[in-house]
Amino acid sequence: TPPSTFDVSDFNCELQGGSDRLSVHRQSRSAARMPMPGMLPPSSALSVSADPSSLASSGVTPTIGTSKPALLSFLPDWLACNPYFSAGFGLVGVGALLSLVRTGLQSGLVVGRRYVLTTLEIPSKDHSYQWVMQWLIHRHRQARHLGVETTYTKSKSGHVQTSFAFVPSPGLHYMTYNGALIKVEREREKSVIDLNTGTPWETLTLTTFAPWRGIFSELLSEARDMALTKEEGKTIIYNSVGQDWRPFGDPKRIRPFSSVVLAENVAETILRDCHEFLDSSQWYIERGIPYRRGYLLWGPPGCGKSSFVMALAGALHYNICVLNVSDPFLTDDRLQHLLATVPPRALVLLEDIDGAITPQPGDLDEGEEGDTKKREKGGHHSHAAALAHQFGTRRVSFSGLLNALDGVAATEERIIFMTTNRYEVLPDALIRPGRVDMKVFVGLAQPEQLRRMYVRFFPGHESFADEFVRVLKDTPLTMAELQGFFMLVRDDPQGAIAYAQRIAHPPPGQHPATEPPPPPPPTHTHPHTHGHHDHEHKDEKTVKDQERERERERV
Ligand SMILES: Nc1ncnc2c1ncn2[C@@H]1O[C@H](COP(=O)(O)OP(=O)(O)OP(=O)(O)O)[C@@H](O)[C@H]1O
Repeated sequence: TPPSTFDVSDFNCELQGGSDRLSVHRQSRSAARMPMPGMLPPSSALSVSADPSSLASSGVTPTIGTSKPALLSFLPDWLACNPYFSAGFGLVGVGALLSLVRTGLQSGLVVGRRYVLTTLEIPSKDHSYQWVMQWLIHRHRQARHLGVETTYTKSKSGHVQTSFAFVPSPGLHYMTYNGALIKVEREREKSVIDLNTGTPWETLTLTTFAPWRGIFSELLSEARDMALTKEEGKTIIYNSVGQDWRPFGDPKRIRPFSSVVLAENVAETILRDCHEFLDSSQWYIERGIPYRRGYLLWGPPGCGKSSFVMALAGALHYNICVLNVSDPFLTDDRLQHLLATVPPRALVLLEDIDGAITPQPGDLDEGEEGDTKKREKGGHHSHAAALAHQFGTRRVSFSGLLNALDGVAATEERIIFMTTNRYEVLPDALIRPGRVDMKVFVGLAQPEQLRRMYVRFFPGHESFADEFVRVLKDTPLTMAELQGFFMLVRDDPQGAIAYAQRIAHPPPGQHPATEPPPPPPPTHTHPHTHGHHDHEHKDEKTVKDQERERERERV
């Protein structure tokens, strides 16, 4: 007689053969009993047809958890057949499987990205960063998230000019270029800033599909060409900011070479020498000579030293890196670093080179005997020295300057122009060949320069030039003064001669430079004969005269 209840653990059920047979084995008896509908033979082992309908008709319902899944076959039966345990095991299995799938997908994505996508990373330190940013401003006009970059310039006269450029803001942007889809990601470091400029580090990351990877070269070339076209016909002036060279303002229009009037043949000789130097790199390399050229321009202030270097750079299609050696914040290390990292195709202009010869606090204590006498003459740089002292900086030392000029870290292929108003204080070590290969005196206006300046300002009035030269040839004038003079009389070639007379022979007690200008040259109007029309013309002249008056006052 079958019991009305039996213990589930008494039976071990398993599917056999082609899954159409279920065998049930009796294992043991235990205390826990549960009601069991239907009949089961009390034998220790029996076979039941697995046909569900026959099972149903026989009253046996196969219960999940009562069989030992093949997966759990390594476990003891009592554990494997425990429904709670096997259910938990199932959940863990499903979880593990899902996490496996996820990891698989992730690694698949990484591998996929590697093979399917191409990424270009441009850090803000790289030269092309600014090019690409400018290019983005120009090309990616449909960007929705924008940042603004404002250019603000204030001229000496107080005139303010501003312009706004909208740049893609930090974040994600999508754009198309030549049919390729590009993801642009502009990332800004929150915790790292560039100590030189105080701006955060940034990275531009461009991503596109691998088959379009060639698009990056096209994009970079286009960005570069765009930037260079903007600079074409211009001279970029670099200033030092921290350890870096930074363009100072917008590129400047090239100064015509002929606009700087030096003594006869001086300018042409220097230009020829530069060309020769630039054409003979191989010659230098073959002989193991450092490929550098140094020039020293010396003379009184306002005679055209800096202007000449500017014009020369234009003639050579070079840019200029300007450094003032007297800068109280320029240290030996900075100078050395800056000279070692001069941008390509740039002349270096070291202004007031005598600034490095000026004694500094402690210099004389260090027992540098050599050029002490010459260095003591450097009194007029005491202001810079005081500033340096105040801020605890130590300005460029003489040995620091020599090291930077030709120490081991000095770069190859370099043209350096040095200027000074005080040639006599320069130590011989500084101006020896190798550091200075050509010394040029740029002095006060010579008769020849007076003539050329006159003709430049009054083309077509060459006949007056001789007279002008005769009047002024014995008057010491700097070219800057001469330029100021011509600006005052620019419309009046003859008036210029009359004015020159007054400069050459000033009334007693009056210095030419402080002399008030002569009355404006007579206007060629005849009010009585020209009527109303001329009245307007006269008004025009009056305005012009007023302008000229103002300009004279300014000068
Ligand atoms: N030889 C020149 N020909 C034409 N213009 C000149 C000449 N010399 C000076 N000038 C004019 O005078 C001004 C000052 O010139 P610049 O700064 O080049 O002189 P500098 O000799 O370098 O003076 P400093 O020694 O003070 O630096 C400029 O505006 C420049 O145009």
